[in-house]
Amino acid sequence: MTEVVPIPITLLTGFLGSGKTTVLNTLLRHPDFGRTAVIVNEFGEIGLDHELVVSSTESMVLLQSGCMCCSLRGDLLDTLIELRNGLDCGEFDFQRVVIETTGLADPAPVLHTILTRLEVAERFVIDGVVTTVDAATGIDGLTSHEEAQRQIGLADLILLTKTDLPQADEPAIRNRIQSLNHGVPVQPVVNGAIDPARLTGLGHFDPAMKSQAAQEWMRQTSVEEGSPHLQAIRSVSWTIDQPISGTAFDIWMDLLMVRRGADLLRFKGLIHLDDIPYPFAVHGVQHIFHPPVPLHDWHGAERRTKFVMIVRDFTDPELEDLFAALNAVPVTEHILPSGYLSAEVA
Ligand SMILES: Nc1nc2c(ncn2[C@@H]2O[C@H](COP(=O)(O)OP(=O)(O)OP(=O)(O)O)[C@@H](O)[C@H]2O)c(=O)[nH]1
Repeated sequence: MTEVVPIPITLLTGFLGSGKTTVLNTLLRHPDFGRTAVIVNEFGEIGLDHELVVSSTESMVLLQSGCMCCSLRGDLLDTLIELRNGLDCGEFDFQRVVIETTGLADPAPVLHTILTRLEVAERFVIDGVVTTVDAATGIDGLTSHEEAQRQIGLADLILLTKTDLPQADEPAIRNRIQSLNHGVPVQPVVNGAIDPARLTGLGHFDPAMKSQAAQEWMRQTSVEEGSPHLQAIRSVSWTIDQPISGTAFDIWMDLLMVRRGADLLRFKGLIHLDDIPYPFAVHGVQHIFHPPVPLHDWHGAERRTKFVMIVRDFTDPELEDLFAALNAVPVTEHILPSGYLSAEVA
């Protein structure tokens, strides 16, 4: 009888905007990381990650919406069973699985599902929890969000991202990481540049090797359905049917940052401008907005601008006003070379 080798699962987690998809895209482009099944979980009503994850032909990307660690835990189980069945009957061919959680996910219930559900545990094994930590947004986010602490506390490997940015305070963030998960290896990664070999063979995830606090999170998870997220945090998804003006978007973005930058936990958008045939991927993480990325290879006929924001303590009227303000700014020429999107356009 041939022995069935368990399929390694890498759980890729990390707080909002910390660089998970950037790392994943590097991995999927690498020949050593072929034949990978990727499960991407998105927080937000309109999915954008499938447009931003660049998969190789050998890999397959499956998407789940909602939050994996609470209501849709059953979906993760179903997806893994579907993968197992597909592999057994020859419909699918893959040799590893990567699960990218949302930035707000508590990894404990996800790990619990994989470790304890027999249908999954007999065919899959967790080959490590890899957590991206943003060195530039500072330690405030880590202090105020328990999910971020759990992501670090349960990690087998930390990828310290954005150390290239001037806001990065590497020593402070390293200290904080060690206080949450003593001895965890920390690997700096700039713009996802990492050797895939660093992420594989991390050894089976073993809760007993983690801190007392981490073991307690895993224990709590076995009796409850994960920790509920703060009610004050929610995601807002907007779609604008016609392409928008880069200048208008710049002005709107400036206003938003000045007024509520600290509570804009994440901004992720696919922005179509009125005189550019391809869209831009725009990422913001709290007070840091990354340079827009032109998607020159865009083939879609779709010209709708879509974005998702994860916000804290925004009221409904405030959100309505914001949306109205974006729509109200007249379409103008792209004449502001110093602006955010306009600079890219110029
Ligand atoms: N300067 C710099 N930017 C980075 C680095 N890593 C990621 N980014 C940028 O950070 C932004 C967010 O990166 P993503 O990979 O989408 O982050 P994420 O963790 O997948 O985001 P969510 O899934 O929405 O939580 C993007 O604009 C990336 O280009 C880095 O090391 N340096």
